[in-house]
Amino acid sequence: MAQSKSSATSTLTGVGGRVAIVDALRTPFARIATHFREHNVVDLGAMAVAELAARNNLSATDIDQIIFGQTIMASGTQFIGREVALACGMPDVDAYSVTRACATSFQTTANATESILLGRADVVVAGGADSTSDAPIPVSKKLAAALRDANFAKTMSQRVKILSRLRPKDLLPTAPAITEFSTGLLMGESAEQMAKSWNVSRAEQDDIAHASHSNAARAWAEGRMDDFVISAFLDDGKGGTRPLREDNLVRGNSQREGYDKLRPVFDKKLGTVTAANASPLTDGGAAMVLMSEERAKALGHQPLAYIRGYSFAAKTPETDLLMGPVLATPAALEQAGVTLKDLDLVDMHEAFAAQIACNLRGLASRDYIRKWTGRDKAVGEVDTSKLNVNGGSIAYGHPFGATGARVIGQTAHELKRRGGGLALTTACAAGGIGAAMVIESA
Ligand SMILES: CC(=O)SCCNC(=O)CCNC(=O)[C@H](O)C(C)(C)COP(=O)(O)OP(=O)(O)OC[C@H]1O[C@@H](n2cnc3c(N)ncnc32)[C@H](O)[C@@H]1OP(=O)(O)O
Repeated sequence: MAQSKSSATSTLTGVGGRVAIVDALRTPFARIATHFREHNVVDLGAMAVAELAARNNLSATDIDQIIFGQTIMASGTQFIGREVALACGMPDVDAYSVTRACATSFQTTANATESILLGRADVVVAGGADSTSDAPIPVSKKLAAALRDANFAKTMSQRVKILSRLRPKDLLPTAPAITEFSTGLLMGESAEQMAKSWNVSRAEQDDIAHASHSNAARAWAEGRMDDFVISAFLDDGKGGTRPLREDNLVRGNSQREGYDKLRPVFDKKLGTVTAANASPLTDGGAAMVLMSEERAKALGHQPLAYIRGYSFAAKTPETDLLMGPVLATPAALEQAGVTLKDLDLVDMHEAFAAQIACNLRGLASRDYIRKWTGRDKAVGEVDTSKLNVNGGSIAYGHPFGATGARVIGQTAHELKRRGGGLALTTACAAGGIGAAMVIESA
């Protein structure tokens, strides 16, 4: 493959040159309550960061900062950036946490990029993790209020009086749900609304999901995940550990007929979103090490890719919640000085197959781009042979905080494997947010 088709060189340069993605990796991704059921989010992040440091001969003194994110705030692990640094034995490394829903590790990567461009850091670890298995199980509002009041009660009789007001039904836990706070809608309900508004059929969604699994299975079979997915070490129950090497959500034997049999989940009567064409609940972590071009050269690293432009954008969440990639992409392409035609790869986070179909329609729609970005030109029709070539979140899963680093890192490895090229990576997120980042091969 030829080098990046655009003749323009990156405008995204700072005091140390461009920003290099020197390495990227992730843990295997596991379905909720399976391999990582005993691990919390810090474990998952630390697995990725510790291996990243070891693989790149980075000691704590080499790393200026760790920027990490999570979206599920499990008890006691809210400060994941710092907790990961400590868990990796790097108490002297400055660290902080960022959250931006499903675009969280797009943001940690952007923050790392900005620190490097400004010359405030030369080596930054960015990434994210989430454990859906360790999500807090909410209790009823009545139980929460009673426990709070009982905790602050002065006497035992006051405590007993408060707790005696509870009824058996108040004691039942509430199932955790992925709900948009401002609208009260489940993400899957928003995907249903989008499928209906943009006329996305069930068959189109199932084709996208089947392609995701087929591409992911092929990527694994061809060794394309070998440098990206690390082994995780799990308790073997005998006082030792056993290695976990592979994801457990990718369906190597994905059969298109199998998709037709599933019933819709979020609109049981008229819906089209099923367990097969939605991203599943997942545990995992991902991390990248970014360096200034000068520092990467000085340390003798051959980067995977360079960051060429990025953007974040937002829209009202009431309808079309997951259209963020359409809003963020134009500015990212502009900053990178390229157009859709220049791209060799497009990697778009698959929250739902319906969202992918709607995002592709939006990118091709001049009216939609004009309405939401004020620009007068559509981004264009994405060539689907360049889209998610190694599979996406429907197949791999979607540990929310890790997904951005998974998408960017997977694409950076693919550019390196191809020996050249230019790629758009993008994700939708809760709140009507979108992230887009253009990377070029090193
Ligand atoms: C910005 C954003 O990213 S927003 C997105 C945020 N994420 C979400 O909202 C998560 C959405 N996903 C979910 O909530 C869950 O995955 C659900 C509710 C859709 C499905 O959950 P579950 O019912 O637990 O899924 P599960 O994996 O058990 O699959 C259900 C069935 O479908 C089958 N199935 C799943 N995928 C496939 C497939 N590709 N082909 C054939 N069958 C399949 C399973 O085998 C299972 O069959 P069984 O009941 O006979 O065992």
